[in-house]
Amino acid sequence: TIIEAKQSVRKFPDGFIFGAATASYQIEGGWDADGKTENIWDHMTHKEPCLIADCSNGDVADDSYNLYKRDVEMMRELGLQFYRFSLSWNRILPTSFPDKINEAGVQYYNNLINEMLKYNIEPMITLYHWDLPQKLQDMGGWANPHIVDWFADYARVAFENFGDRVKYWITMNEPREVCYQGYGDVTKAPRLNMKGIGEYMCAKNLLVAHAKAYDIYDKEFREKWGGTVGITLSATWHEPEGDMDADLAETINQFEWGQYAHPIFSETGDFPPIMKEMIAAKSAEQGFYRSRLPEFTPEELELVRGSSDFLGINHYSTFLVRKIDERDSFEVPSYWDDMEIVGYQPEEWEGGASSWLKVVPSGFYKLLHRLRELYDNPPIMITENGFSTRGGLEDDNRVSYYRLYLDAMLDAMDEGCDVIGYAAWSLMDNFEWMQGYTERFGLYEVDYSSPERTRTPRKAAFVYKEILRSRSLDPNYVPDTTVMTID
Ligand SMILES: O=S(=O)(O)CCCN1CCN(CCO[C@@H]2O[C@H](CO)[C@@H](O)[C@H](O)[C@H]2O)CC1
Repeated sequence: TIIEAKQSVRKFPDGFIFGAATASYQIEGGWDADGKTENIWDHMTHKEPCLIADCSNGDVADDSYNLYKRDVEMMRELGLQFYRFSLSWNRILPTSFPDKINEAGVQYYNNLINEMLKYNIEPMITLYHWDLPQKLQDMGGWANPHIVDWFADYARVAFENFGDRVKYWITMNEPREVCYQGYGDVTKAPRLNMKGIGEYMCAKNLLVAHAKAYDIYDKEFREKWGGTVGITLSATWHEPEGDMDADLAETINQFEWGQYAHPIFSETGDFPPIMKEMIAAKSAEQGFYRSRLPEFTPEELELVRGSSDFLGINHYSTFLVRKIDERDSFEVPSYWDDMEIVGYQPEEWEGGASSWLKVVPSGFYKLLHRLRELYDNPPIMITENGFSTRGGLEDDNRVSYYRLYLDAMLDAMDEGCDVIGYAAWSLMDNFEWMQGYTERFGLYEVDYSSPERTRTPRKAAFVYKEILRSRSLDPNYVPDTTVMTID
C-alpha cells in the first residue's frame, strides 16, 4: 500500500527542535578502555556470542569512544539543534557505586559535550539505555529494590559532572523493553525470563528509581542550572481490526506504555487500573497469595506521580490486536496471558529490515492524540523515530518513512498535540541489540570492515538536513547527494 505524503510544503512551528539519537553500548566501543568495567551486554555477548544474529558485539561498534569528533562533525553537517546520547554507567563508576569515579570516563563525556557546545549543539543525556553494570545484575539488578539507591547515586554523579552544561536529561530509555524483554522474556539482556513476575518487579523498582533521580535533580540542581528531566517510553500504537472492540487495543496500550506513563503522568498515579485488575484476578486464579503486580507504598506513589517535566516517546510502528486463542501457547503466568491479547502485523504491510517495523504513519497520529487525551496534553519530545534497512546509500524507503511520519506528526500538532521536538533514530548505523549489525537505522552508513569505521551520509541524511535547514517538509525535494557540506 503506497501511502502518499501530502503534496504541499509544510512548515514546522518556531521553537520546535530537531536532533538525532544514539546510545552508549550501541556506538561507543571501548568496552574495557581506561577503566570501564563490564555491563550486562558485554557479559552476555562475550558469554554467548551467537545469541546475536551475526555473532557480533559492541566491543568496538562505531568506535565513538575514539571518533566522537567525527560524530560532532556529522551533527554539524546535518544542522542538528540537539544530540541525544546515553552515558555508560560503569564507564563513569567502575564499581557501579560512587566510591570511585573513573576520570577517563568522565573526560570522554566532557570532551563530547564540550565539542558539541563549541558548535551550539545541545546535549540531551539519557542516564540509562540498557547497559546495566554486570555486578548490579549479579545482585538482582532491577528486581532488587536497592537499585533505587544505586541508580539515584549514579544519577547524582552525572548531574554533578555534566549538569552545568547539559539542560535536557532523560532518566530511562524504554522501561518496557528493559523489564518485559530483559526480565520477562529472553529477547534482551539479562534474559532472566521470569515470566509474569520479573517484569513487574522490574517495572516498579525502575519507576521508583526514575522518580528518585528526578527528585534529586529537582531538589539539588534545578535551582542553579534550570534544566529539565523526563523519561523516554517505547510506545507502539495498537488498534482493533474491523469490528473488534476498541477496549482490547486500549488494554494492550495500557500494558505496553500505560504501565509506565500512568504512574507518572496521570492524575491519580499508580499502575493503570486495568493492569491491576487483570493481574490480580489472574494471580488469584493461579493460587498466588497476592497479586504478581507489586504495589507502590503511599510515599512511592507520591514520589512517582508527576516525576517528569516532559514525556519522551520512541515510536516506530503499529500493531493490530486480537484475543488469544487456541493458536497461541503463552506460558502461565506471563505478560501476554495476563492481558489475553496478542499484537500482530498483516504480512502485506510495507516494512523495514526489522520484523516489527511496518510503515503505518496513521498509528503515530493516533498515538499522539491518545497521549494528549490520557495525560492532559503533556509536552512530548519524540526521542526516537526511524527506519531500518539492510544497508546501502540510496535509501528511498527511509526517506519516505521520515516524510510520512513527520507529516503525521504535523497533523497531530496542528490539532493541539504539544510535541516540542524530534530526534531521528539514528545518527548512524549501530549495534542493533540481538540483531547485531544486520539491521541499519543510520542516517549515516557505518563501514564495519574499516578500522576507521567510516561514516557516509545516506540520501536520508541529505533530506533530513534540508528539513532542518528549511524548517519545512517538502515531499518533492530531491537532494544533491554528491557532497555533504557544513553550512
Ligand atoms: O510487542 S512485542 O514485544 O512483540 C514487539 C513490539 C515492538 N517493539 C516495540 C519496542 N521497540 C523498541 C525499539 O528500541 C529502540 O529502538 C531502536 C531500534 O530498535 C533501538 O536501537 C534503540 O536502542 C531502542 O531505544 C522494538 C519493537
